[in-house]
Amino acid sequence: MHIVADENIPLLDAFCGGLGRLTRVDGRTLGPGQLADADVLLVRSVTRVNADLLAGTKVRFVGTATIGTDHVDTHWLARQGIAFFSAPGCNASSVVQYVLSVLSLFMVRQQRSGFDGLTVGVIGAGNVGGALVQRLLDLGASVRVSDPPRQEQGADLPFASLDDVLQCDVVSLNTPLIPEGPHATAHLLDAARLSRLGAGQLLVNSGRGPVIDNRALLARLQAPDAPLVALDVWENEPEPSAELVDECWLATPHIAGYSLEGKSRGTEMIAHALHQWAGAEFHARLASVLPPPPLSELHVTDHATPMDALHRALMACYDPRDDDSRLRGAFARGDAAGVPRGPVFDELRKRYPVRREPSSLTIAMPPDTAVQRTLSHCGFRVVEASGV
Ligand SMILES: NC(=O)c1ccc[n+]([C@@H]2O[C@H](COP(=O)([O-])OP(=O)(O)OC[C@H]3O[C@@H](n4cnc5c(N)ncnc54)[C@H](O)[C@@H]3O)[C@@H](O)[C@H]2O)c1
Ligand SMILES: O=C(O)[C@H](O)[C@H](O)COP(=O)(O)O
Repeated sequence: MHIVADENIPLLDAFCGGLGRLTRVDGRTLGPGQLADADVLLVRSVTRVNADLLAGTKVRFVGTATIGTDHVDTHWLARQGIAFFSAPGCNASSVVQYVLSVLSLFMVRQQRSGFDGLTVGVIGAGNVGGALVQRLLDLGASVRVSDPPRQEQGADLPFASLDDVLQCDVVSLNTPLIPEGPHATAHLLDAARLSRLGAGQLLVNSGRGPVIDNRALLARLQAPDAPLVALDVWENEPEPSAELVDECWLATPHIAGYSLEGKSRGTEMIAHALHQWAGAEFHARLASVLPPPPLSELHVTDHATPMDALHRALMACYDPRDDDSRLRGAFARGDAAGVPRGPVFDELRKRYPVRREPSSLTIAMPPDTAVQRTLSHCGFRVVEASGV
């Protein structure tokens, strides 16, 4: 079996080494010529998988090690009888970690001492948004959800109209990109909806860039009383609008799902599906393949409030300002050297530093149920240690 795979899929040798010949390619520039004798194609989100890429090849299995599938023409694959697998939920906890870290920075900026009275609107409550809603409810925030498909299915969530959700202190977008149909999300936040957001609010997009009309967002951010905006995903990736990057509070290069666990889980899920499809036994397990976390212990003193402790723990694990500075610094250096922004954006993603999820951080602290509860709600492991 000849497997052609994006070079940015981690741990593929560990998971698929025994299945056949493995050829690694640049997923962004992959063309049909590189698939001439491929049986299997494994991608991430930067490869458009459609008739233009696959017609005339003998590829029979396509896997994407990502949650999003908007880069894949699944209808065409189905019509050709080509098996297709994605990795639902693989990096959901990483995206939740990103949103909670952004939210925590916002709360510090607003000098809020806790979640009481904070309203958070979540648009799209699937694997990512659903987990985010649960965390926020556990933390004591007031949550409103817009997810018409799940509402129609009768899910038990605090549903509200999109207009009500847009009035929340914080609005988090976690929908797929759906170009058309009754629940289309392309430009869901258009100029009219963006005009309802104002000063004191925070808008976070870690779903897909085109869910917000980026030109309309830029115009909104250049007008008075603009909200704060944190964008991880952009229209026209890998070349987001330079002006929009400048206007954003936090700008990151589509890395919300880039924890080591999240990316590796994506590989494990498609490798598992590929083994099943090929009738081969699957032995590798993520826990045995991942290195032990470099970050092991944080000490919380008995003076810390739950909010202080949570902020420290979140920042120790993942601080989005680091990714924001890396993006702005790399763009500035690239602009000065005449390097186009697309390769700079892709390079930041390719060379992304190792980032671990909250479950990898053990927090040693004196007995304090309120602080412990808060940290545990966010996935941290808490151990009691006297005299910290
Ligand atoms: N930034 C990143 O690194 C990153 C990482 C992972 C996923 N994502 C993106 O986040 C998206 C969501 O991930 P997920 O795991 O929660 O997906 P999911 O499929 O589990 O959930 C998506 C939810 O969106 C809802 N939805 C669909 N149309 C809607 C609409 N018009 N309005 C409101 N809600 C709507 C669905 O009903 C569903 O509950 C992915 O499709 C992907 O595009 C981004
Ligand atoms: O959909 C997803 O899973 C994420 O957007 C994913 O993290 C994208 O990363 P990429 O495939 O572009 O490396």
